[in-house]
Amino acid sequence: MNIKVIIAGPRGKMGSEAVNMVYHEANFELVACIDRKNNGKQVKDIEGLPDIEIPIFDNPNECFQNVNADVFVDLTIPEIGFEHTKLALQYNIRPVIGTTGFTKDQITELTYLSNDKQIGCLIAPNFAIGAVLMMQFAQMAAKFFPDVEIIEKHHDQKLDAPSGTAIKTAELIMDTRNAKNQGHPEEKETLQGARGANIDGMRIHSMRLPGLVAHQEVAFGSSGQTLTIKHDSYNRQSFMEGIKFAIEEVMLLKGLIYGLENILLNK
Ligand SMILES: NC(=O)C1=CN([C@@H]2O[C@H](COP(=O)(O)OP(=O)(O)OC[C@H]3O[C@@H](n4cnc5c(N)ncnc54)[C@H](OP(=O)(O)O)[C@@H]3O)[C@@H](O)[C@H]2O)C=CC1
Ligand SMILES: O=C(O)C1=N[C@H](C(=O)O)C[C@H](O)C1
Repeated sequence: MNIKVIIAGPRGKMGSEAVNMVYHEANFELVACIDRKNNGKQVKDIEGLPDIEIPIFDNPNECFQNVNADVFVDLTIPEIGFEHTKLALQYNIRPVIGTTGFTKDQITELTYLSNDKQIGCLIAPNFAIGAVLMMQFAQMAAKFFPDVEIIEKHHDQKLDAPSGTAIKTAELIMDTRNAKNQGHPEEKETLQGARGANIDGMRIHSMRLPGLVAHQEVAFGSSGQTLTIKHDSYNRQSFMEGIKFAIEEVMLLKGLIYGLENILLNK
């Protein structure tokens, strides 16, 4: 049986890649898109998307009400993605969320909604399998190297900083090591922000440059040695295998999962 999928953000860098992936996957069926600019048009009317007669809605409520779907994929912005996710759950459509920038409170609210309804929901700050492994390796390393700095580098069109991946990496490390104020106890920033963002004593540095896609280094230091764990996404194809996996797996879930590692590593 085909998994019927709705995608929000089909003109975006990630959304357009996801539309093409879902269209070409034998077990998936693209049934609608949500796009604020092309209400009433079809997917084939958007440049770069497959030549298919699939409806586009600007109103998510109308879309979820009129289209029979199993899974909803969001690749937009956090403010909109959060509302979409809540609505999809209300319609018993399983969300797969790639959009980053949700707050802790928003994830808690969605967890409650999804668990209460026993509907699968998957929020993944990074769908690239290599990035998931990089985060796991960083978590392992933090047990032995509690001094750590995260350096994330992205294209200059990215809206959120730090990246969802950097925050998730820090959260995984926080599960392993005790809070630790790093650097000299009396260090002072003579230029505000020089030491990056502080999360539990860890530092996150965000770089934005044209030419980059999505890259992260997690650097550890201890006496006489450093260890660097690094992942690079050179294109958005790198995320598609993870989205495909997430669409299949969310069908089997009965609540919310935050992070692909929670299902990927048990396979
Ligand atoms: N989990 C993962 O593995 C990955 C996650 N991401 C995340 O996915 C999201 C999308 O990234 P990316 O594709 O690069 O971004 P883009 O800016 O290329 O695409 C965003 C899409 O969202 C739409 N959008 C923006 N604002 C609104 C709004 N107010 N209402 C409705 N639609 C809106 C845009 O439409 P419009 O042109 O009209 O503004 C566009 O189609 C980001 O949060 C990013 O961090 C990215 C890569 C990997
Ligand atoms: O906006 C992006 O491009 C990316 N966003 C995600 C994040 O915030 O971590 C995943 C990946 O880094 C690409």
